[in-house]
Amino acid sequence: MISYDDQVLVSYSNQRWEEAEAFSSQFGLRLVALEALPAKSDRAVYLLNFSDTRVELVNWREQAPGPVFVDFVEGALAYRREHGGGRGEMVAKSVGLKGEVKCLNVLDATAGLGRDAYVLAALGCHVVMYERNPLVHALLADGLRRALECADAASVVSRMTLHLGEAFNTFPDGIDVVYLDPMFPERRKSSAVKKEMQAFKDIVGADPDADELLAAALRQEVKRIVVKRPKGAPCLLGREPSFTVTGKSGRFDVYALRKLTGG
Ligand SMILES: C[S@@+](CC[C@H](N)C(=O)[O-])C[C@H]1O[C@@H](n2cnc3c(N)ncnc32)[C@H](O)[C@@H]1O
Repeated sequence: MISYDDQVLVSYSNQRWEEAEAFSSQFGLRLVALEALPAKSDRAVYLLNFSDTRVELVNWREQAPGPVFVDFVEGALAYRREHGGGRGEMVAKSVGLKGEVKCLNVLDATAGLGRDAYVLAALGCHVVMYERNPLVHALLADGLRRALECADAASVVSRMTLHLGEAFNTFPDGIDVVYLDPMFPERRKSSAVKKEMQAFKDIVGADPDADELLAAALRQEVKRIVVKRPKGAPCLLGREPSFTVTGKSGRFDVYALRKLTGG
């Protein structure tokens, strides 16, 4: 993992100085104008760049891969919204979207870049998301903000609410399903997710407290808990799920605790 003291810089275009300045002072990060970046001999590795159009995470050491940013309007997620597998998607099956169960209240306690949450919201779920890493939170918050400017994506993100912080400090009322997708050290890379995965490994690390997250979820009065795991990874807490939905690269461990009745 990188050091936040000297390996992450916050940069900005002139128009976004105020936001970048507020972010850097809130989290104690170095702030630099894009035109005034330090020499490459500096220890900086990543830039969280507030450009005119988006917030992006740039690996400043390596020219490729390109920046990481959240895009709900074009690209893979927009395609998935329009042509995806709908309720046949593994994540949808795992949370229990089938038959009369159409609209669930989901707590995504490990929001990341919001891909899974977006798929669920596109299928009608209301998703409350928690993300504790401030850089990841900034990327996702910016993606949600931009999505509000596109009618198709706006109708989906209006069902998504994002909070910065630990998921279980305040547990929201009325949650049907808790969804967990913690980082896993051995997680395999596919070329499509490679740059995000590398950046996540560097800036987030391995979520070593994932067992505690499942333990906290099990103490809540929820109907179902779903844990996304890579192929071959042990179950969290060593606890066998009620059933598993398995795909090519990973699986969803489903703890079915009470009957689902979402409208
Ligand atoms: C593998 S990523 C999740 C990817 C996400 N499912 C997606 O579709 O983009 C895991 C994320 O969960 C966050 N996280 C892990 N434990 C958390 C906790 N207890 N509270 C809030 N966020 C947490 C990490 O900071 C990381 O960004």
